[in-house]
Amino acid sequence: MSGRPTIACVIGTRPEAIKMAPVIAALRAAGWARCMVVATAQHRGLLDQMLDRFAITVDHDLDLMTEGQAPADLVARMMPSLDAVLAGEAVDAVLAQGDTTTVLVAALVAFHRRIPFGHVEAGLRTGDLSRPFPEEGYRQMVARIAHWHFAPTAGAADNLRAEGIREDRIHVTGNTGIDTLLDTVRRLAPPAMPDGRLLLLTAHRRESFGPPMRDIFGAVRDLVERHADVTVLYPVHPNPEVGACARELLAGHARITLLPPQDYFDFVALMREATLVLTDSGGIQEEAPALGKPVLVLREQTERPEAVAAGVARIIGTRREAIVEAAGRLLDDPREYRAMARGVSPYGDGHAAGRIERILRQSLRALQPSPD
Ligand SMILES: CC(=O)N[C@@H]1[C@@H](OP(=O)(O)OP(=O)(O)OC[C@H]2O[C@@H](n3ccc(=O)[nH]c3=O)[C@H](O)[C@@H]2O)O[C@H](CO)[C@@H](O)[C@@H]1O
Repeated sequence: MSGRPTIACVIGTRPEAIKMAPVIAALRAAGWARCMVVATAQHRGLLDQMLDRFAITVDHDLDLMTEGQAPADLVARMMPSLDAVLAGEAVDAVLAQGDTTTVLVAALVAFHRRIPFGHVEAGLRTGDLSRPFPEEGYRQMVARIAHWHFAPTAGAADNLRAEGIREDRIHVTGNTGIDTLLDTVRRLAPPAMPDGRLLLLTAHRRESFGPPMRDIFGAVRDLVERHADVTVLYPVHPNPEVGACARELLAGHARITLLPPQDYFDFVALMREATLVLTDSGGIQEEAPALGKPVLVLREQTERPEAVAAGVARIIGTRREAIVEAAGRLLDDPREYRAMARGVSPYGDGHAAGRIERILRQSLRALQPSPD
C-alpha cells in the first residue's frame, strides 16, 4: 500500500444502501482513504431508490439482478464480476454490510485476494440455519473470514466471541442504520396528526412465503374489521410472490392501502405517525423502537433480541390468531401500549459510522509499511 488506501464498499440491496450510506459519507468526508463504491445491484429498483436518496455515487455498477434469480445463480455470476473489479483496482480493504448474497461474495472474493474484509453489522445470530434463510448461514460463513467485525451491540460481540473470533478483531460500534435514521429524523418536518390509528405493515421474508404470509394478511383483515378507527398502510415489496398474495387477500378494503415501496424519508415519516408496526424486516426492528413505536415481529425468532429484552418489541410469529391477539391487546389496552411505546434505542446512538471510520484509519495505518 502506498499513498491513500482504497476501500471498496460493496452494496447490493435497499437496506445495505441505507446502512452503508453513513459509512461511505464518513470515509469520503475524512478523506484519508479513497472510498470506492461497488453496486452489485442484486436488487435493482429498491437499491436505485436509495442510491438517489442518499446521493451515493457508484464507481462500479455490476447490474446483476435478473428475474427470478436463485441464490446459487446469483453467487455464480457475482463472483467473477466482483473479482474483476478488485483485480483492476489496487484495493486495500473491502467492506460490506449484513447478510445478503452480496456480503457473502464480497467477503469470499476479498479472502481469495488476501484483502482484509470488514463486516458491518457482524455477530447477529438466531442459531438456526433455516431461519432466516439463507441469511443466518451467510452471517456465520462471513464471520470465519472477516478481518474487522463491526458488531452493533455487546450481545452481537458476545456471539462472535462464542465462535472463537479474536478479541482484537471485534469492535462494538452501534448499528449504522440508526445513524441514518437519526439524521433523517432531524431533516423531516414535524409529524402530521393522523385521524384514527395507523398500523404500518411490512412483510417480505422468504420463509414466510405461502401459508404464513396468508395468515399474516388474514390477521390484518381481522384487525381492521375489529377496530373501526384503524387504518393499515402496507408498502409492498416488489418480490412477485409477495405482491400477488397481498393483492389477493388485502386489496379492496377501504381501510387497507397497498403502497409501492416508499422512499426512505417517506417511510420514516410513516413510522413516526404509526401507532403500531408489524414487520418481518430486520432494519425496522431496530428503527421503530428508536422512534418510540411498539414492534410486533412477524417471525418465529429474531437475531435482534435487545429490543425484546427492553420490552419494546415482541416476537409473535405468523399465526393468524396470535397476531390478532397481540396487536388487539396493544390497541385495546392503553397501559400495555404505553409500556411498549418508550423511545429506547438498543441498537445505536447515531455515531456508528464515525467509529468504523476511525478504526479503519488506525488499523490501515498500522498495516502500511513505514516510508523508510
Ligand atoms: C434477515 C434479515 O433481517 N436481514 C436484514 C435485511 O434487511 P431488512 O429485513 O431490514 O430489509 P428491508 O425490510 O427490505 O428494508 C428495511 C429498510 O428499508 C426501509 N424501508 C422499508 C420499506 C419502504 O417502503 N421503504 C424503506 O425505505 C426501512 O426503514 C429499513 O431501513 O438485509 C440487511 C442487509 O444485509 C440486513 O442488515 C438485515 O439483517
